[in-house]
Amino acid sequence: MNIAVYGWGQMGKLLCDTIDKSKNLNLTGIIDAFSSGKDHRIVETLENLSVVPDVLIDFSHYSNSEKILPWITAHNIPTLIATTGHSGEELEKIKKASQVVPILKATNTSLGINLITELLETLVSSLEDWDIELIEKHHNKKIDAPSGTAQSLLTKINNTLSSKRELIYGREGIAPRKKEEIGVHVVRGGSIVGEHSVIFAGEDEVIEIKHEAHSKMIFVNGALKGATWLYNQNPGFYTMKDIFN
Ligand SMILES: NC(=O)C1=CN([C@@H]2O[C@H](COP(=O)(O)OP(=O)(O)OC[C@H]3O[C@@H](n4cnc5c(N)ncnc54)[C@H](OP(=O)(O)O)[C@@H]3O)[C@@H](O)[C@H]2O)C=CC1
Ligand SMILES: O=C(O)C1=N[C@H](C(=O)O)C[C@H](O)C1
Repeated sequence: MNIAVYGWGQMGKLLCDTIDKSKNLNLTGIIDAFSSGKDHRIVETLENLSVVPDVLIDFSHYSNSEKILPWITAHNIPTLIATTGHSGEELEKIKKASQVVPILKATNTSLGINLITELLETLVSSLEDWDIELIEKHHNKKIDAPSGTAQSLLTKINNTLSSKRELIYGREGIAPRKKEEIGVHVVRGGSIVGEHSVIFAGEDEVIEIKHEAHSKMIFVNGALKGATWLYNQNPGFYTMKDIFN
């Protein structure tokens, strides 16, 4: 399978190295406007690719979706969008494009996070009246907050609750906690790969569901699994749930 990778940052480089080491996958192009000359396969724009790939994987910057969507729909290229930070409006555009081309939109490609997401449905249904708080921690180079994963977990929680709760980002000052809220807390520092905790606090008991990423390889492995799966799909909007289930 021929793959092109958009973005040659921390994730993009690791993904490219992994594809290069694979027997079945072939890296035919890298798109990064800021890294020309650093690898002979890097081109500045999608239009400059010498080989049209079977699949595109995007680990660049959310703003590039604007350039990616017209190109993948014109060339019918199944695409994994793994970037985070999209606005609601940008997500709608991605969904619209998925009517004509298969798109896998994944805020987190690791197996563990995707298992937790499913587990949350059971926990939230059984603990409707407990307080819920979310904490996420990432490295100091991450630009978006809360993380895409945190937002996906919060959406899952709110969609499972019988009535949606308000998201309160951090707390300061004097105000009692309301029942109808979910506290969301963001930590940025050092080289933390990624941690997500959902805390359910009841009367005299607490359940904490925590996922720790210890290496970015978990995202690379999940992304390649997802991209391989996506290659054979019909147009549609897919998530990692479709791959891991
Ligand atoms: N779905 C998942 O499982 C995961 C998703 N991610 C997401 O993937 C994305 C990339 O992560 P990561 O590799 O750590 O980030 P990096 O900042 O290391 O890499 C981003 C890459 O995109 C390039 N880029 C292209 N256009 C832009 C632009 N307009 N502004 C800034 N950079 C641009 C950067 O260029 P330059 O090097 O010149 O800055 C860089 O090569 C993020 O959105 C992150 O949240 C990350 C890990 C897992
Ligand atoms: O930027 C990162 O590093 C990560 N981003 C994704 C997110 O925003 O959830 C996934 C992972 O947590 C690492």
